Amino acid sequence: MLSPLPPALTIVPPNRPLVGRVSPPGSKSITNRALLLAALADGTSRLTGALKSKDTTLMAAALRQMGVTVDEPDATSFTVTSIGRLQQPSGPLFLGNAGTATRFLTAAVATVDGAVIVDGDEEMRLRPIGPLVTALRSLGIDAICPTGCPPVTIHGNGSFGSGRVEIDAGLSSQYVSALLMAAPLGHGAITVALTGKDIGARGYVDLTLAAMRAFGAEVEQLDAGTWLVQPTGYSATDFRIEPDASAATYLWGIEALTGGRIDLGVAADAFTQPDAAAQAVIAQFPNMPAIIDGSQMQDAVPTLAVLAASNNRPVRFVGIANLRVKETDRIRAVANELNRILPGLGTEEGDDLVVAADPNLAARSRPARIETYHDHRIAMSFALAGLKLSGITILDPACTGKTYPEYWDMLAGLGVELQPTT
Ligand SMILES: O=C(O)C1=C[C@@H](OP(=O)(O)O)[C@@H](O)[C@H](O)C1
Ligand SMILES: C=C(OP(=O)(O)O)C(=O)O
Repeated sequence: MLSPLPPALTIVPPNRPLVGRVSPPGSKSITNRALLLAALADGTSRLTGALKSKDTTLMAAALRQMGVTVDEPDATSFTVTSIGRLQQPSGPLFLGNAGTATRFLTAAVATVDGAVIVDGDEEMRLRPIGPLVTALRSLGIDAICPTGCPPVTIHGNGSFGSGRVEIDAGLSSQYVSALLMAAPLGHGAITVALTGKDIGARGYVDLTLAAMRAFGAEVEQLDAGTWLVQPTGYSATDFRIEPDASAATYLWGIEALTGGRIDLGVAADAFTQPDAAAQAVIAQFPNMPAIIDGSQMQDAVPTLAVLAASNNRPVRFVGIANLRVKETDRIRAVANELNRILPGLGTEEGDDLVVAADPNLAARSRPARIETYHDHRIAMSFALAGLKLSGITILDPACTGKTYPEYWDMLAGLGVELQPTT
């Protein structure tokens, strides 16, 4: 166990196929949905297979601040007991850089009777939430965010309103999920309708619908961009959370890069999360396609981009504009860090990322200290580069704790030597 993690870790290329059994942690997306829905349900819900990480810990802490009992009977379970409503917290909710927790709670706290401040860290204060706040205001909810980003102050009156709410989800599908999950607490039926045509990865809305239905909601998709939600509230239930598909992309990446074999205990087509689609692309390595549309598997793009650096042909990533408003500007971050490995390897072209592949990269790459920008996915994806290239050092390895606290233990467990450095 690498604890505490040093300021930096240098990865020693194993020069052999990595083989083993690794269960990815529980899904961040589904855990944070289930925690919220359990908190909005009257009674006790048992969540198993859950992720315990920074993002889910922040969500659980915020729910506790609002009177919900969240127990942790073991390393992968939460037991949530609620009266079916959130109560006014005594201070602001601090949600770090957890996009799901911040967006989902911004809508859900509109059902609190009283004022709630939703805030996050420095990076979260740069991630747009204006469209969601505008949508809440159109439902008659008093919500303000002077900068268009957190903090948001919401003065709820105990209900979520009724009628039709329109949302531009071009920057984040999480706005839609947030409105949908709060909608069963309305005093009448609520129609949620998309205004723009873009919505990031639609698969996340499907995850939301599935979780809502599991907790007893009645929600109907009227067309590609309209959903009708009945004011049923939620019922407590026992809920099993599947493993995290975005975390799985690193395991599939390890297999592809080292020619190894990792038993994840779950088949790629058994996942319901959008990033599972990356497996079919990774399986083509080193002959990945020249153009990869990342729009429906956004969190997998850093993984795919690091693999692309050793592909047989250059790869252009398209459909990824909203990677600029994730934990960091991931288009810029990936290009910058690829260029540390070999100048010219990553280029931003508008909102596309072009990776100039080099199948002989190992012979030409430079030792590089990879800046991770407090972004777990930059750290985890560039660690894959270190399996093939000499002298890759990942700065601030602890940032993987956002969604995958055991990431480095997992690599060490597969036999990868990690050298602590400063
Ligand atoms: O709904 C979700 O669980 C998520 C939606 C995606 O974000 P956007 O909708 O902001 O693109 C994804 O990047 C994030 O990691 C999780
Ligand atoms: C974008 C991500 O997270 P979030 O939006 O939930 O902060 C992610 O996990 O890659």
